[in-house]
Amino acid sequence: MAAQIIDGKAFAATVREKVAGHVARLKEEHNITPGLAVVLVGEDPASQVYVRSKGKQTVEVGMNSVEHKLDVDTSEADLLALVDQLNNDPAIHGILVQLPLPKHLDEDLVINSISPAKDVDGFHISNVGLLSTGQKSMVPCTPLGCLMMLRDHHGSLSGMNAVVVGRSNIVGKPMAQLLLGDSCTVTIAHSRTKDLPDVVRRADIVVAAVGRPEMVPGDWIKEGATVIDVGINRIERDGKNVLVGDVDFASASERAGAITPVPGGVGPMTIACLLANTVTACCRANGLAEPEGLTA
Ligand SMILES: Nc1nc2c(c(=O)[nH]1)N[C@@H](CN(C=O)c1ccc(C(=O)N[C@@H](CCC(=O)O)C(=O)O)cc1)CN2
Repeated sequence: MAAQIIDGKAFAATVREKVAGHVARLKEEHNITPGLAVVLVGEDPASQVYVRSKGKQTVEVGMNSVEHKLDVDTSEADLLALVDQLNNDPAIHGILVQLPLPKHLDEDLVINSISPAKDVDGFHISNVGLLSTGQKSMVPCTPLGCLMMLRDHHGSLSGMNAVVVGRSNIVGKPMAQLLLGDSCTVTIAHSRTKDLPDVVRRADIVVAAVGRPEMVPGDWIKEGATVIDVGINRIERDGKNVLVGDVDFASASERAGAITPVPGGVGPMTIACLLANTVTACCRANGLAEPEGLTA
């Protein structure tokens, strides 16, 4: 039977609606407007699109958006000085530096210069440590979006076998921590994993985040499994540029119970969760109760 499609675009709209409700209440009851600062270095075309979307959606939910667009040859010292200025700006509750950065900039150094309380990407080493020890943290947006969709689809994830294919710091590792936090039995697989097809075939939940177009074919998927495809790969097919995931959607959707499409699956949830994290950061900064249903 064909898999149920998990519609990330529609789900993201419901998350944005909840965020807008919380933002309105913060304004009415506390006279506070959450502020998000996004920093873009260089002119990578995909990053420019994502940053534009982030700014637009931030304003649409009623928050303040500040964009800093810096030259591709901006020095590390100048970037760190901007982050420091934003760290000390009380009107800014969330700071995000769009990745990837140009090669001459040290990504780890820059990310770790963001105040952990304003690190709405959840990439700062303090937030990584807090998440991995099950403490309250800022949670990376893409894995948070995947978790929200999985919880919505299954209710409880307790006891399920989850395989995360990919071990990146921004998706694979935090995704595994979140699934563990929801009492899944978690395997992190990668390009060197032995018998990868068999490992994936044991999974009730497959999260594919390897960055290789259509690497996971349908015959790796257990009948009825839930497949979350994090990949966003631009390829040429039949003379056209198309966007595909890390999973071969056509064959996988014949075996999966449910599957996210690309585009329209995980991608839109990434920005929706960024907005959610900004409201969460703002509430925490002001000692207010955290918005329900928007955190892990
Ligand atoms: N600082 C960060 N940098 C990057 C992150 C991040 O979370 N923080 N993630 C990605 C890029 N990204 C957001 O920044 C992002 C990627 C994709 C989408 C999205 O909605 N994709 C659409 C397709 C859009 C298209 O046509 O290109 C979809 O999947 O439907 C949103 C955000 C790397 N950098």
